[in-house]
Parts: sequence; structure tokens; C-alpha cells
Amino acid sequence: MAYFPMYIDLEGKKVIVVGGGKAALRKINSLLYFGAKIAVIAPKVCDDIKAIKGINVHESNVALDILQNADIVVAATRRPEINAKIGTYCNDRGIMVNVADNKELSSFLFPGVIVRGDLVVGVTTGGNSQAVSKQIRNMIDRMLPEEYEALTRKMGAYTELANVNIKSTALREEALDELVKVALSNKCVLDDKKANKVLDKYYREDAARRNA
Ligand SMILES: C[C@@]1(CC(=O)O)C2=NC(=C\c3[nH]c(c(CCC(=O)O)c3CC(=O)O)Cc3[nH]c(c(CC(=O)O)c3CCC(=O)O)/C=C3\N/C(=C\2)[C@@H](CCC(=O)O)[C@]3(C)CC(=O)O)/[C@H]1CCC(=O)O
Ligand SMILES: NC(=O)c1ccc[n+]([C@@H]2O[C@H](COP(=O)([O-])OP(=O)(O)OC[C@H]3O[C@@H](n4cnc5c(N)ncnc54)[C@H](O)[C@@H]3O)[C@@H](O)[C@H]2O)c1
Repeated sequence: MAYFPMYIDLEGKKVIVVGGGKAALRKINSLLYFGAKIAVIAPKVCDDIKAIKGINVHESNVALDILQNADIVVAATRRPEINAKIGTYCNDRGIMVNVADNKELSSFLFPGVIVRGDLVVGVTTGGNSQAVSKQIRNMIDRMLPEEYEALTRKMGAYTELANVNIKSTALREEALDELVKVALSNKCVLDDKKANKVLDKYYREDAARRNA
């Protein structure tokens, strides 16, 4: 069965990463970007991880019990049997866990990610091929100019305005779709004057329908 893409607020969530090598490094960077609080535990943690600011590094073996304190656990040691133990421990206790070398024991996978501010696209092949994920990520990355960040933010504000001022759901949807079209016809930049003109048109139409 294909995997469901669920977007999670990681701000302040406690993540324990067991393992301190290449795989751990990539996952740490990914999680850190989205605001997680990270502790890394491994007998030997690589210098690239030690150089990351704002994470806790413990160079020791892991005691499974400590994982109870985590919201999310990543098992990325070189030892498959230890990764599996961590996976099983977490699954038995309902703790979200990614096991770098064991999809079956993972309750979530890491997607390829394209970020434009709050606009986030995640790509997964359900563990079939990270090489395919990487290709698709690169394709989408080229397709999305950085202007989408500002457009997303602006559309957030215009959506709030429309929610207050346009009572008809159908009209509101039409208005917001039109705003996006206006932006796309202008290299993804939404001109506020044009946007307000469009919204005014829909405010009037909405009022007219209510008074009819
Ligand atoms: C998307 C991305 C996110 C991320 O992790 O950053 C990602 N791997 C990335 C990069 C990457 N991965 C690997 C290298 C080689 C260099 C290296 O070893 O470091 C590189 C670097 C590169 O290619 O540039 C090796 C590798 N990866 C996995 C295995 C095991 C296996 O295949 O069985 C092995 C072989 C290990 C071995 O040989 O022993 C497994 C997984 N990798 C996943 C995601 C999940 C499935 C995603 C899906 O199904 O689509 C899954 C199942 C695990 C998970 O969820 O953790 C990121 C995409 C790149 C991008 O977007 O730029
Ligand atoms: N999912 C992915 O994206 C991905 C990518 C590469 C590798 N992998 C898998 O991840 C695992 C790690 O790969 P890597 O390239 O990071 O290896 P690595 O050799 O760079 O790092 C291994 C880490 O495991 C730690 N370790 C070893 N014994 C440990 C123990 N008893 N307890 C805690 N930590 C211990 C080491 O200290 C080291 O920090 C492998 O199983 C590999 O197949 C997954």
C-alpha cells in the first residue's frame, strides 16, 4: 500500500537519533530545518554532526529506556540488529520511529523535500527507490520559482480576508483561484493593486447575491 503524506508540526518536538554517521547526518539536517529538538546518541559521532549548533550529542551506547522520552526516534546505526531492537521497542510503545535500514519497522519514511517558505512538497516512493525520489525532487525544484514563498504567504492573508468578506463558498473559491491565476500570469508575483481589484469585484458580486 502506498504511504499517506502527513504534514507534521515538528517545532519543539523531541527527537532522538541513534547513530552518528552519514545517514544520521542527513536526517538530522532535515529534522532540524523544521524546528525539532534533537539529541544524538552513538558511541562515535562524526565531526559534521558535532559541528551542528543547537543539538545535544551523547557519545555512548544507547539504553533503550531513554527512548520513552522522545516524540520521534530515528535508528541509523551501522548495526542492523540494534536498529531493529530500537524499531520494535518504539513500535511496541506507539513512538514514531524511522529505521534507516528497515522499512517494515519504520512507522514513517523520510521524503525528498522541496521548500518555499510554508509551501512544502514531499516526495516518497514508499521505500522503493530513493534515487527516483531524488530525480523527482530535482524536477519539482526546478519547476517552483522562489516567488512561491511570498505568493503562499500573501494568499494566506487574502484567504483570511475572503473568508470574512465573501459569504458564498463558491464565490470565495472562485476569487482565490483567480488571484492565483493573476499571480501565475505575472511570474508568480501577486500585485496587491490587482489583487484588491479582483477581490472588490467578488465582494460586490457576493453582496449583490445576498441582497437579491
Ligand atoms: C529522500 C531522501 C531523504 C533523506 O533521507 O534525506 C532519502 N534518501 C536520500 C538520500 C540518500 N539515501 C542514500 C544515499 C546514498 C549515500 C549514502 O549512503 O548516504 C543518499 C544520498 C544521495 O543519493 O544523494 C542511501 C540509502 N537510502 C535508503 C537506503 C536503504 C535502502 O534503500 O534499502 C540506502 C542505501 C544504504 C546502503 O547502501 O546501505 C533508504 C531510504 N532513503 C530514503 C530517503 C527513504 C526512502 C525514500 C523513498 O522511498 O522515496 C528510505 C527508505 C529511508 C528513510 O526513510 O530513512 C534522500 C533523497 C535524496 C534527495 O532528495 O536529495
Ligand atoms: N536511509 C538512508 O537514507 C540511509 C542512507 C545510508 C545508509 N543507511 C543505512 O543506515 C545505517 C547507517 O549508515 P551510515 O552510512 O550512517 O553508517 P556510518 O558508518 O557512517 O555510521 C554508523 C553510526 O552507527 C553508530 N553505531 C555503531 N554501533 C552502535 C551502537 N551499538 N549504538 C549506537 N550507535 C552505534 C556509529 O557510532 C556511527 O555513528 C546502515 O544500516 C545503512 O544501511 C540508510
